Amino acid sequence: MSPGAPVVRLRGAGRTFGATAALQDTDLTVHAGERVALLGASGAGKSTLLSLLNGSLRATSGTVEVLGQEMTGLASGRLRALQRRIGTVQQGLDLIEQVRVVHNVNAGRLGHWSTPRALSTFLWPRESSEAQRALDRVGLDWALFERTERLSGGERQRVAIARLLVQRPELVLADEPVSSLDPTRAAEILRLLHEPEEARALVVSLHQPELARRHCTRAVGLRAGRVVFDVAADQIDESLLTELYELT
Ligand SMILES: Nc1ncnc2c1ncn2[C@@H]1O[C@H](COP(=O)(O)OP(=O)(O)OP(=O)(O)O)[C@@H](O)[C@H]1O
Repeated sequence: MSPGAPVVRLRGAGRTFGATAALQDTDLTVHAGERVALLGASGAGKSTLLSLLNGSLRATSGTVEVLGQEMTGLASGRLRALQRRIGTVQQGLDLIEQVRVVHNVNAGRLGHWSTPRALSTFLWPRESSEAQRALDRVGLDWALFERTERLSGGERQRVAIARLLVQRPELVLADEPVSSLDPTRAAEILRLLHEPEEARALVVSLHQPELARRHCTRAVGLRAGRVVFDVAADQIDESLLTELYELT
């Protein structure tokens, strides 16, 4: 996508779970090259918004357009094709614990490979050079053939980022991707999530406003399922944060 093109366009989007309105009447446009931080207290609707954007949840009202396609009502084959262009780092990471790291990293390419190639790679990981390069970039150059379950929480988080790097997505969605990392590693990972040469857009939920200020271009504050501010990241100030996080 060329820089400046809309990657995400939500119009009046909402999602309910029974009587709970997790997200309400949300308008949001994100352009290629933007790095948008989602801020808000626990339960504010950040994960719900990210799930609408990657198609793992459907909106119950309004429209959700991603990479030029309206997601609501998209047939499952077309949705899967669109999801190959979207890289997601979930809070739970979605790694297979019992296999070696190389398999988890290569999972980022599975949507692009034929079934025989994917299966043969799983049985014998010949396709390891790209996985190795991705691991080098996240500081896990030693981990290619380690068993995933032996890694620490922070190391597993970096494996999930390496999987994203081999996928080469046009839109990156990350749900608290640096929650178990030390500050230096967190800064490195946030930099990796927005490789500038690929003009990709990033939407990332963060619990540390300081990281949003430093690594994002824009900050969207959510409170009780509604957008309460949408500002340039360097405009985040104490009064906005107090409004966002104060207990009701
Ligand atoms: N599958 C679900 N079923 C029922 N309620 C849900 C479901 N998913 C989210 N909710 C509710 O929707 C609201 C928003 O949740 P969401 O997970 O989007 O918040 P969040 O801002 O990501 O929180 P956190 O920072 O704790 O991850 C909460 O009240 C939550 O309980």
